[in-house]
Amino acid sequence: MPASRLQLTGICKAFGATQALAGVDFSAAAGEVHALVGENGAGKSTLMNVLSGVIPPDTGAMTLEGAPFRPRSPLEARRAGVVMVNQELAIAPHLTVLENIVLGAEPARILLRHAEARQRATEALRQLGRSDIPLDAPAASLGIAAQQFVEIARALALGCRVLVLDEPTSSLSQADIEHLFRLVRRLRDQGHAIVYISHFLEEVQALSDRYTVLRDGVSVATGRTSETSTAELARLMVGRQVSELYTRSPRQSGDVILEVRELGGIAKPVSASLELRRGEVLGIAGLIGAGRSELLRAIFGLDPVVRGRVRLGLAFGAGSPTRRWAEGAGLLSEDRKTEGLALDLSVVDNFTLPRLAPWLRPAALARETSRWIEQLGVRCAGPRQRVGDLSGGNQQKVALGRLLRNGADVLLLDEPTRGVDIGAKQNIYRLIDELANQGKAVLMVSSYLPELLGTCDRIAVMCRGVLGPARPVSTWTEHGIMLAATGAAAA
Ligand SMILES: Nc1ncnc2c1ncn2[C@@H]1O[C@H](COP(=O)(O)OP(=O)(O)OP(=O)(O)O)[C@@H](O)[C@H]1O
Repeated sequence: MPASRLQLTGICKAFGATQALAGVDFSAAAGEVHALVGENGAGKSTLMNVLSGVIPPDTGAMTLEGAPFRPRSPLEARRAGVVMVNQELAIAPHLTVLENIVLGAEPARILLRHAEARQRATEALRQLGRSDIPLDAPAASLGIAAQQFVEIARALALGCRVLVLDEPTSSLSQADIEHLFRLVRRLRDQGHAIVYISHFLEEVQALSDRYTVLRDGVSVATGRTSETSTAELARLMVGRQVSELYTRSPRQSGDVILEVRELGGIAKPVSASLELRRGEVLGIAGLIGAGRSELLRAIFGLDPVVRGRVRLGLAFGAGSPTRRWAEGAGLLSEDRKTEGLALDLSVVDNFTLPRLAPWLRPAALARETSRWIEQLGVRCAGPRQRVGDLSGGNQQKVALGRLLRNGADVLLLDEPTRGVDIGAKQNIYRLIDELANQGKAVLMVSSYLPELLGTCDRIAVMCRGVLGPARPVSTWTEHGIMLAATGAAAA
């Protein structure tokens, strides 16, 4: 084992009464990809925030290449060579690629005037194997994957020695994921220490050399990935054996409750037709940008419908979200931060506000919310905790719980398990199955094919805004879905 480039020992951090980190030991060596895994709320983001200077630890020690490392700000951490690339990218959209790459280099404004800036940026992109990204293009004109590369290029231009990637694949297409993996391996081979956070244990297996598992703010296990199975990793994270992940009971579907005919939006969808029956889970697969979210949004009345028609229950015609709620439909948005949740309000308020029953006392609402918290495994201090203070995955569980609590008959779920840990995924799949068995209908968009194949009764694939026919799940394979999604095969 090479000597540690980065060493964290006994790190503790509390937020009020919440002990987010209760003694974490972690190390990353030069030339390795070290995966950090754990359930939602286990403390991964908090640990990385400590490492990257966003928050100070309460106790514990950090060293970088043997020297004490105590960054007081992200800038200080970056200058020392520790750079974090988050899910929400920190790209300045109005600046050019070049400006973004040298941003933060000291002194940036002077550097920008020099040919040296171009040289540094060109070299960083070359190191990534992405010399095709034009230096003078505005960052906003690039796709998500290219923006992510620009952010990594910035890290390299800054002389990064430890690169932290937090759930980097959550918004990437399969092709971009493969490209990113190649890049991460390349950086590893160049001697960088890479910390890789992911809920996708398959990714952890494919990419990492070592792993550390956090549970309840404590590092409970570390080891070589090649010597540890995915099932064992899941057991270490959750603290129990995670048996069958997916649930799909045999069931009979009932009447058509949602009918969509040749639906078209402003840009997407181009054309989508489907029938969704009671007691059925219908999955929509497709590449990122294919128009899947836009389809759900158009059905729910969040985006304008330009062509075609929607029938929900007995009601025809375009609807506003308020009307759709009244008709018994609910949408779990892909973007829970801007559309899903009121981050400043408590868990109980988020659960109960959309359909407040004035006759219920606050104590009764809190009790009901506590039951949901338990059922979905939301890790929080209690119903009164502010939702904005929950970890990302736990926020997702609250958004889903709110939809379920409000008794929707037709559930439109956009990436329902994004950012959710494996134990909670299992609970969500069981809930979806129960809902279908109760006669509810679920239309589910997901980029995670095993989940679609494991939970849906039928799957339809969207390609460039056009939805293909829904076919029984038994007739699909991952490969077949990918072919249909890329337009390489007629669905
Ligand atoms: N600013 C904050 N105020 C209060 N509590 C917080 C704050 N930030 C994090 N926490 C709490 O600390 C704990 C650890 O959260 P953290 O975000 O580190 O988890 P995580 O492992 O990154 O989870 P996820 O997989 O969902 O992203 C959680 O219980 C969370 O509610």
